[in-house]
Amino acid sequence: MMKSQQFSLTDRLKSFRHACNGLRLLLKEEHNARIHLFIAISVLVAGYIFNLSTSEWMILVLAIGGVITTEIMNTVLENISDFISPEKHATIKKIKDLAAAGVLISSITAMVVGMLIFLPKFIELC
Ligand SMILES: Nc1ncnc2c1ncn2[C@@H]1O[C@H](COP(=O)(O)OP(=O)(O)OP(=O)(O)O)[C@@H](O)[C@H]1O
Repeated sequence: MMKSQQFSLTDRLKSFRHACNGLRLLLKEEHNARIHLFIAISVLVAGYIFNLSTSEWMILVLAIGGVITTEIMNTVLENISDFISPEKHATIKKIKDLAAAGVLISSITAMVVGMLIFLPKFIELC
């Protein structure tokens, strides 16, 4: 839809509300997203307990943001796919599998980042 070129704070707030609604839908409809959120919160608590450095926090937050973002993109593609082709189709399978691969890669990346940050600290505790 064509929009007016003028900056409008109300429109920006509306966009923000829509994005928040997207997050609400994600947590309501996607069980994997709930699991990822639970893991993210646990890791953030662990980061607080282990008193991470600023650079460790930066990498960790980027890794968590990456997982949540790919999870959202995966959900977007699943919804578009189901809308345009509710019946089985080889191309839809390819699209959904590729989107799921994106989540897998970002999750593995975050896991490796988490291990690199926390494993030495755990070993130090032992
Ligand atoms: N319309 C379709 N045509 C062909 N294959 C499909 C179709 N829908 C789903 N699939 C296959 O089933 C898999 C699971 O798809 P589905 O839409 O159920 O995702 P999901 O199980 O809800 O994924 P997640 O739980 O990870 O969000 C896809 O990755 C794809 O391989």
